[in-house]
Amino acid sequence: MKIQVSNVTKKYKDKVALNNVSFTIEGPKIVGFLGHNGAGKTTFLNMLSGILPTTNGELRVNGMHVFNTATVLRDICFVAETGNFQMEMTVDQSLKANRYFYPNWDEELARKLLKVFALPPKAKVKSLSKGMSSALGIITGLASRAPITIFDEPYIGLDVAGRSKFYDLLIEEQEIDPRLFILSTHLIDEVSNLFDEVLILNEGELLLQKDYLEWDETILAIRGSSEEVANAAIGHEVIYEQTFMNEKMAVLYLKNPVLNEEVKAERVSLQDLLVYLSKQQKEGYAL
Ligand SMILES: Nc1ncnc2c1ncn2[C@@H]1O[C@H](COP(=O)(O)OP(=O)(O)OP(=O)(O)O)[C@@H](O)[C@H]1O
Repeated sequence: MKIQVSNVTKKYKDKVALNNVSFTIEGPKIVGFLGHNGAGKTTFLNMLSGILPTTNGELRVNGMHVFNTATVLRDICFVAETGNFQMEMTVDQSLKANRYFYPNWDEELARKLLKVFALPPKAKVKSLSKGMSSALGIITGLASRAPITIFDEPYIGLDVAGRSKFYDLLIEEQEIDPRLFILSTHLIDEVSNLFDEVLILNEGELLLQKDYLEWDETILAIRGSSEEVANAAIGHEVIYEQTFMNEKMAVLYLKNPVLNEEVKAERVSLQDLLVYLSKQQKEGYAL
């Protein structure tokens, strides 16, 4: 599956939620779609799942426009943060209805997952707790077997054990039936080792798209005097930099494994990088 986003802008009246964003994602893989509150994640995911049109630009899946294209939309399952279920249905009815939407719907898997998450099949969707509702979303997404499966904050209300089940199931599913999973979440450090690729949005703009598998080897924070840091950074991409008292810190994307100067170097978590990048954008730097 290939998602091509070309110069996409989305406005809600005067509010620009996404500003001229372009990128390509090709799966199967697990993609972390990250950013602070209001970054534009849900807006983009709504456009990707055909719920909202773009204001400008093009959004294509396997070369076809997404909005109003039924053949494309059958390949995309979007599990929304708010839970896009029919509230009057029972859990059982809600799951069964999916077989009409998703050609690869796996009823057997849905039944198995109902037991894993201990969801009562006869309960009305509107009576579910937040955690149970999240579990229903997770079951729907996994059993859809849709080639593009999107989870927007899938585990609000789920406890640690429930979230851990979800991560295990995601890995298991990716082995059995590889697809393009897109995961938008604020619980970054907990889930980051599942990602193959990471995209970071901030205030409607794409700040970073990187292969996460090589993160530990390629993203590094270095510290030292301005001169030492500037020397060490030669030949690499400087993602972020700040000076505090006499010490300079720079986050580098290494273009090769060699630093030009002996400096203190440490690993940068995805969570920390997200904070650095959005701070930098506010201060008006460009990557
Ligand atoms: N229906 C709407 N009408 C007007 N503005 C909106 C609407 N939906 C979203 N916005 C605005 O667009 C921007 C992006 O919102 P969006 O919900 O896409 O962000 P998000 O990254 O998903 O945030 P969060 O992590 O808080 O869910 C925000 O400034 C938000 O206030």
